[in-house]
Amino acid sequence: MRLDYLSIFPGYFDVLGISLLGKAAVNGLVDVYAHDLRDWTHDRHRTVDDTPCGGGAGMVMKPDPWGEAFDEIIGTEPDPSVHVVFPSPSGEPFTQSVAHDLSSVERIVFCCGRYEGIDHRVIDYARSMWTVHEVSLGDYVLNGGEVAALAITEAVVRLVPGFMGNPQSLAEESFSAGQDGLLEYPLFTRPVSWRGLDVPEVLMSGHHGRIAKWRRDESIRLTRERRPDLTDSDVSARH
Ligand SMILES: NC(=S)c1ccno1
Repeated sequence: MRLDYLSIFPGYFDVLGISLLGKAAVNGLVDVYAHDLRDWTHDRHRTVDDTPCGGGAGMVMKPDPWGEAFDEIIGTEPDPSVHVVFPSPSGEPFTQSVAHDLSSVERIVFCCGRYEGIDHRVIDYARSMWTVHEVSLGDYVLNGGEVAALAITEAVVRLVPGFMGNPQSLAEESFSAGQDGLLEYPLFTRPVSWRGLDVPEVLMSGHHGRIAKWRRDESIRLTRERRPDLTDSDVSARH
């Protein structure tokens, strides 16, 4: 998998050389390339923004640098196998399902907006050439797309076959298919008693059937309490 990041702050992506992502890069599972969008400007000030057409506060990212960067980094021919991600508060929700879909693609290009955002024609052009995902991590606004791109990267790369040491752990996580899309149950380890708080007895019983039922019941309880939006009528009926 090749990952490209287009940003006026490419240094954000230096962190990808650390921890698990660093291991993936070393193993050849993932190749990471960060690019400074200003390298595709031609004026003394390396300008990437301008005032919004129609007025309004703030500045908008000019389309020209993006187009020239696309030409050099991706190419000038349409290729739907290239996935271009625009993190944006106005995007569709980024979910574990989207992460799973992206984990099997060969190339992802992250376009990190700043200021008030990117000239919309950049996104329209990208849609005419590649497979585009305008995605949001949640209903809040960041100063740019870089932090969101890092979060999306981690969510996607950890699902790449061969990345996680124990792929079975993926099957039991929140939102995984193995959990029916429910939240993960509470986790415990030793000591059995800690500051007057004990591990639930059932988890020390060695009775696998009872343990599995406790965990399922806890997942259902937590999901109903915290994320009723995830418990559709079908799921509720099954539980
Ligand atoms: N909510 C997201 S993904 C975002 C990107 C930039 N600002 O907010």
